[in-house]
Amino acid sequence: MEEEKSSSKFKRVCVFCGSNSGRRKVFSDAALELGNELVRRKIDLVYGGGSVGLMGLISQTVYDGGCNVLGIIPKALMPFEISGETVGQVRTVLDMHERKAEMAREADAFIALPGGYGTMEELLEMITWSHLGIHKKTVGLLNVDGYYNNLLALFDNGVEEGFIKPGARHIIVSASTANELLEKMEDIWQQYTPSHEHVAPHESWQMEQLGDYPKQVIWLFYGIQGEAKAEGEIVFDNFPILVWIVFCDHDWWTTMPWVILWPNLKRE
Ligand SMILES: CC(C)=CCNc1ncnc2c1ncn2[C@@H]1O[C@H](COP(=O)(O)O)[C@@H](O)[C@H]1O
Repeated sequence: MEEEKSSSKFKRVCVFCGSNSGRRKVFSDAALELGNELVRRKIDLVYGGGSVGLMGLISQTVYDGGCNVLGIIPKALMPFEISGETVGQVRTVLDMHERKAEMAREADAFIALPGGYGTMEELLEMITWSHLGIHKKTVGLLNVDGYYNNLLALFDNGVEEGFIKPGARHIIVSASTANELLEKMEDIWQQYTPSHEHVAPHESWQMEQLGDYPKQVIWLFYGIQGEAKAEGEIVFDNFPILVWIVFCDHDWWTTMPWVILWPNLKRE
């Protein structure tokens, strides 16, 4: 059976939000509203896993609405008492850094709902990565009842004081309702092109993540993996291992620790 296509430009959005629900009902309402808006637009969800706080509300709403939910959770937060039960697919990762990298890889765009340090850190990192050209994905802020007014004012002050380039201030798209935010994000989708005069471009960051594999092989790997992903078919998860074996066959025993390690490093 053919999968129902998303009616949005985004297939999968990563939502960062509080592991608490906040004191006021307006925050839980906003999480439900965003969840319903994603369902209405047939957008799948990537989030931090678990069922605590706003994270639980949005994941349950998207899941109940029939869209896919992918929770990416570090091993240390896996115990039920910490994060509760996760709906949909769960991917375990080694640590918080790997979780963020996975979330960034899996999603076409990011949205932050109200939250605490964790949410703010995730939001700021995605803004920074956009600024540096590590990704080119839209970053949205759901400014529920002015929760983020002070943070936005701080960014404006950063521009005024010469620490943030005026162009970079536009990385972040904000609105007070889910519908308005998604409309805005779709309108400006990929319109913001970070200026790269002084930083390594997107492609260089991808290279760096893959270490010292010869360039042609990395491009081949990305080509194959990209296509496989786009078509929703097999992802060639073990390709780096094959590459490694091919290039080390004169010294094959050095591959053995990797062959043993790789299944443990796999995230699904
Ligand atoms: C030990 C503890 C407080 C556990 C609460 N349980 C949690 N389970 C899963 N992810 C979480 C948890 N706490 C924080 N996070 C991460 O930090 C973000 C929310 O943090 P915060 O509540 O805004 O700051 C989430 O997007 C998630 O990535």
